[in-house]
Amino acid sequence: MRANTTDGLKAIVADPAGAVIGLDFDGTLSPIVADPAAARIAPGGAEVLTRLGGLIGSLVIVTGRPAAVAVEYGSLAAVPGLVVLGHYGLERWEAGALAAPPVHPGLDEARAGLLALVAGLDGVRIEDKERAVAVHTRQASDPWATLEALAEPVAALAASAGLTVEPGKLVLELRPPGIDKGVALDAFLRERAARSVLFAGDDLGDLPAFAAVRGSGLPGVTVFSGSPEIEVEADLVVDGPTGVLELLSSIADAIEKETAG
Ligand SMILES: O=P(O)(O)OC[C@H]1O[C@H](O[C@H]2O[C@H](CO)[C@@H](O)[C@H](O)[C@H]2O)[C@H](O)[C@@H](O)[C@@H]1O
Repeated sequence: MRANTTDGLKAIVADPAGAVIGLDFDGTLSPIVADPAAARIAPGGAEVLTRLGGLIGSLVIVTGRPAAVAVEYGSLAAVPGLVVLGHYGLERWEAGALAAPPVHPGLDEARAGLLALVAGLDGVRIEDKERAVAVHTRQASDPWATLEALAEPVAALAASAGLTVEPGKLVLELRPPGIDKGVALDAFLRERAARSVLFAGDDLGDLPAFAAVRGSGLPGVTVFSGSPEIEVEADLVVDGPTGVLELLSSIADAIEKETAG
């Protein structure tokens, strides 16, 4: 284990009240599945987060999903103290209340343009998230070639609509600019006056959050929820959502042991 991993985990366990644990949703808490609407938290996930939420200062999910969707698919409504930052930080869900800015004016153009682009493309799916719109190629006969073929026209559409392209696992998303998971996590660390941080993610959209952990100056750990689809540099690599939940359980065990001892 790298030195900063050990230091970060030790700091979380020694001072759980000052800890922020940040988690991505898809691919980190929820296994990747073909249909985005069928994604659900891995078995036992809500229980692990409920336990951890009662032990640490701040538990936050930072996701590309709408916050309410992550709460629903994760069965997370009762997790103590949980904050969910949806749409890469545009939205904030906390204690059942959602705060969100108005919908970006470019979304209508993006939605119509994407529908026209993918008309007739077999297996290509549009996910309309109200504040963003995504095109998925996972169910196409050649998912990677289809993704590559869409990259340029999707970038042109985003530029015309005043949106940014967020690439991910067999997905291109058009969303409002000016925020990412790094900006969102950095602001959250400041808000909570964090004294340590861990962030776990699995995709390109999580890289700014990993950079925020490294740039925070805090004892911190980046965790890659590993999968064969992409490689991401992180302090710790675990085996997908099951590995993430095992890690979180082991942190909860260590905190309880420390508190009891
Ligand atoms: O920030 P996240 O919580 O990781 O969300 C990123 C995107 O995840 C979803 O797409 C991914 O998961 C799907 C379900 O497993 C999978 O079918 C797809 O191929 C993946 O890219 C979600 O559908 C997007 O809206 C999120 O932005």
